[in-house]
Amino acid sequence: MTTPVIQVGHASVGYDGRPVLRDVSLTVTAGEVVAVLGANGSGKSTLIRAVLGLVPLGTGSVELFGVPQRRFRQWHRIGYVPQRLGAGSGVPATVREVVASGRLARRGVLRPPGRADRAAVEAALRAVGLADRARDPVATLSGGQQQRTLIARALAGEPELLVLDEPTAGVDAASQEAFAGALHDFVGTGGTVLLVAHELGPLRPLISRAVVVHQGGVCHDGAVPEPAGHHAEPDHDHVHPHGPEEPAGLWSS
Ligand SMILES: Nc1ncnc2c1ncn2[C@@H]1O[C@H](COP(=O)(O)OP(=O)(O)OP(=O)(O)O)[C@@H](O)[C@H]1O
Repeated sequence: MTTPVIQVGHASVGYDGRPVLRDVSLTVTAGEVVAVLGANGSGKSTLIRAVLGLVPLGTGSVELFGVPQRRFRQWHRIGYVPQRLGAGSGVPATVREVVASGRLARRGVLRPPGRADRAAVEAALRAVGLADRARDPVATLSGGQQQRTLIARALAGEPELLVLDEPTAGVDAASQEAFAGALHDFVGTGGTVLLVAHELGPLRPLISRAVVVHQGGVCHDGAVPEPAGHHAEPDHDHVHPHGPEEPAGLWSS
């Protein structure tokens, strides 16, 4: 069996002594696109922050590419787009500069960018449909385009694993489609994705597995549940392929 890209074992995480995640286990293997779903405040962001070591584990373990997280050093293998980071707010940088900063972990700060760095930046800009905006200050872009800039920044590092926290939240339809296309290409080259989402929208066909977090635990790990509202549709036939635990409606805000 190949080594999992992410392996979380019986993890518990809390803030200021208040438990948020309890006994969470999760395995993500190479090439999977796993969506973490759940209601507001259920602990989705906390789960991916724990995977990345941004919040400490209370108990349990996390391994990345088969290496215990505390000994993991190859962070260039992972691209991370945090939730609602305003890429442009007050930052005079151009789109290309922000995307190019995604190469730093790979090339090191002291070495000037080479041909491979420039090619990776241009490829990432094209992947998210922003090649024609490369010279523009990020602050002049729409929220969706700013979010795409951050995704391009993560792609520019040529990661093997992309971790995205609500990449399409509040993002216009064109940007959602552009992002879905970029993700499709990334997965086509063997990439692995862990993303938090409320609404899957155009991402839905790309998702290979859904993990639903409810009250700090994983209550579903398998097929993507139908969106809330589906049950109300007149042609809904009440066949539940995911079994009685189907968490309908839990992941809709
Ligand atoms: N840095 C923090 N310090 C203290 N409490 C926090 C912190 N971050 C999150 N929390 C709390 O932990 C709980 C889970 O938050 P988390 O952001 O993981 O949920 P989420 O499922 O991602 O929610 P949302 O969909 O609203 O982003 C919430 O009650 C939140 O208020």
